[in-house]
Amino acid sequence: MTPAARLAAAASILDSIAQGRQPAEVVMKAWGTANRYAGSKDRRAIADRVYKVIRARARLSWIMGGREDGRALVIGSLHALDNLPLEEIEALHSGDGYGPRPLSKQERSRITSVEGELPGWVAAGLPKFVVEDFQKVFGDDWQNQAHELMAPRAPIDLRINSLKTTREDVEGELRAAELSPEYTPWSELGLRLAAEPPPNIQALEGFKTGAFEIQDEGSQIICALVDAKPGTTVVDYCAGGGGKTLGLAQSMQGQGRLVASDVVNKRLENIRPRLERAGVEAELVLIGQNGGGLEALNDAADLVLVDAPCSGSGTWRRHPEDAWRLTADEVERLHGLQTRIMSQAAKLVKVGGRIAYVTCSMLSRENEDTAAAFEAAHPNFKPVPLTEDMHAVATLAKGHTLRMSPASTGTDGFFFALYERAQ
Ligand SMILES: C[S@@+](CC[C@H](N)C(=O)[O-])C[C@H]1O[C@@H](n2cnc3c(N)ncnc32)[C@H](O)[C@@H]1O
Repeated sequence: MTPAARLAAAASILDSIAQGRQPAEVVMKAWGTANRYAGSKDRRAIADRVYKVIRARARLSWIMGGREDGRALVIGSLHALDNLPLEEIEALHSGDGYGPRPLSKQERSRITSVEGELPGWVAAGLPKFVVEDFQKVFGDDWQNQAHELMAPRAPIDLRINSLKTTREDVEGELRAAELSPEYTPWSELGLRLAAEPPPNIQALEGFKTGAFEIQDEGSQIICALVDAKPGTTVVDYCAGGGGKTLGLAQSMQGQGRLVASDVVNKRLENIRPRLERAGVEAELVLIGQNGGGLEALNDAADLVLVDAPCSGSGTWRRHPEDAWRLTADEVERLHGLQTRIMSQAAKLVKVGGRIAYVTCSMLSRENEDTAAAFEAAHPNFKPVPLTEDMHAVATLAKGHTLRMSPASTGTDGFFFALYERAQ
């Protein structure tokens, strides 16, 4: 493909991403399958352009006079990110072959006029309502938080299965496969790999035999903080794909009762092979939207983990396209859902038992506000202060709550709050 044809392809992929809900990666794969003539170098160059544009979308749209279509964003990126002079951008837009059509007068004038000072949210590359929240939550550190959240090439973390192996053994296996793992700074079970070149984790023997799983260090820390004890009754209320279920099972060392529930059966089914690989067990229970299906466990659980459905804004460094799909209304809806789920899940906790509230969100409406709503409605649940003897990360806690983020812990963004039922 010519460089110009690659630009045209990137523009059309950006339009498809904007119009749908699928991850950028999936849209790009589908494009590759439908356009077999594109070689691996072409696909790589197109993907680089697409991600570059997505991460700088706010600024590029601003430069292009508010236009959000793929063509305008690509033109903006050649000007503002690649610093190409006008003649080169025009040469790439000659309209020949499969390249994009020539620049319009308006497009030309957008990239030749002075950029001027960008509003904070444009420079940060995040929606305005998100930046307003960041300013409130992080104060002077908000730009650093925003920058790290949208920075490319997030590492790949592995959680080793301490029931089967040691971190040193897995490290050896990874080095033998010519990878360069590092120990994660917070989690004793974690190994970190660079995102580039992408390691083929699933092909490794240790993955197939359950010696390790892919899991962000933030999730590993959460599993350590809740400290599921062997011999107890534990409910992973929003189990999803089971990442945390596996972590909890590992802490429980095969002793006690572990229940993983979710409202989506397909997600629960995906946990089964993961449990088998890891050599651990859990009861999988499909529940209704109102929590129906777990009544037998009312007042019975020592620990309930609520890893609530959320905006996923803590993972935007991995899925920057999602930043532009989120609306303030959706965040409001999620806050309501999270508050309801917490009330349902709290019924399962026995007196003296604990409930943990977790999101992978960076937004206060889904984090502190939901925690506050739970506290107001459930005065019999007392906040449990997070202390260093629970985990070193507690130095960053505010009382019973903890925020993690790419900027502060080098993990994805997470919120954690812990409560104990007093009566
Ligand atoms: C953040 S994901 C869980 C991720 C999972 N714990 C992990 O570590 O891989 C949230 C999950 O909550 C589930 N969910 C949505 N509404 C729910 C409800 N009313 N009750 C319980 N789970 C719900 C979703 O299906 C989704 O799987």
